[in-house]
Amino acid sequence: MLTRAYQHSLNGSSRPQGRPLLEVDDVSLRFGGVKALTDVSFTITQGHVHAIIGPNGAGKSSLLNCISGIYHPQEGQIRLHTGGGVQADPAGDDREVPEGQHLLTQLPPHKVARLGVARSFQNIELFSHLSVLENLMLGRHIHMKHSVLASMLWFGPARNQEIEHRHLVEEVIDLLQLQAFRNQPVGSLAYGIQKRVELGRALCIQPTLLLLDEPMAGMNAEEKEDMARYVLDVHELAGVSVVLIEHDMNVVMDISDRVSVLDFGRLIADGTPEEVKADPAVVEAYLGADHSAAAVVEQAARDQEAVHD
Ligand SMILES: Nc1ncnc2c1ncn2[C@@H]1O[C@H](COP(=O)(O)OP(=O)(O)OP(=O)(O)O)[C@@H](O)[C@H]1O
Repeated sequence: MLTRAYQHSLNGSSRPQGRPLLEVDDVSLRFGGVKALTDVSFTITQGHVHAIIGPNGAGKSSLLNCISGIYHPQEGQIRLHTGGGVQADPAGDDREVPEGQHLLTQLPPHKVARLGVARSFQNIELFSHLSVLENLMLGRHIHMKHSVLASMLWFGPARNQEIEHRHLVEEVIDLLQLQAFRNQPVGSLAYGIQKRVELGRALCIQPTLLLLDEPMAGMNAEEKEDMARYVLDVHELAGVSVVLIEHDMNVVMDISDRVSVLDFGRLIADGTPEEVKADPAVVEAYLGADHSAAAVVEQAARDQEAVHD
């Protein structure tokens, strides 16, 4: 659903909308005696914002770590589907990409990243002394044949490569409205802007799938609203599929196409926001069986506001 023309497609997946993109199949992960995930199965669809929610310690980050290759589950499979559609090319050389399937559960993190599974973390992981532009250019390293250092020094053949990558980075700056901060050191920027730069760096990979681990954690209400809008822009304008871990129920219910709920490492619900809100198992996991689903969402919203007051 592209409503703005970009020269480069920031969406690295050529899968047609609505097709399965990532399948989590009977995944179990243990740390010694701790069962972080037990028999978790669900599917992420191309073109969706898919939220993963659950109380503290439910296994959300562990699941994201399994998808990005940081943890390897003892049982089950995670499969990334690629191709089956047309990949746009800025030079007009669009091409059909054949269907493919990759077993992520056997790959190390750098190989998962090479397949375009991009990840932002709970804590900001940027180079604070480098500018916004430099941090975003570092997000391109996965696609660079020449070293980032050679590109930054404007050295020989690295120059043409740098210009091409610069164009794409400028599109990310435009999409996330980072123009005013382009040359500022990241460490000097407000927290909400730094989180936006982190989102931008993940987008510079041209992700097939974008994994966002609590992108609004620690933000005030206004920053959260901004961030939710940018996540929606990444989804609606750039067409990128997003997996989102978020504690703020209002945000989750507002921007997600689908929600999976974990509790004690088990998947207890999976459906549209409306279906999940009405699911008694979700109500019980959050507050106990005596509460209505609407009360759960309202209580969660009040908890969030209290944290920021
Ligand atoms: N590296 C690890 N070693 C041992 N136990 C771990 C490790 N990572 C996670 N766990 C355990 O696995 C369970 C799930 O943790 P996880 O961080 O995935 O939950 P979460 O839903 O992301 O929680 P939160 O919302 O608090 O971030 C917890 O009991 C946690 O202590």
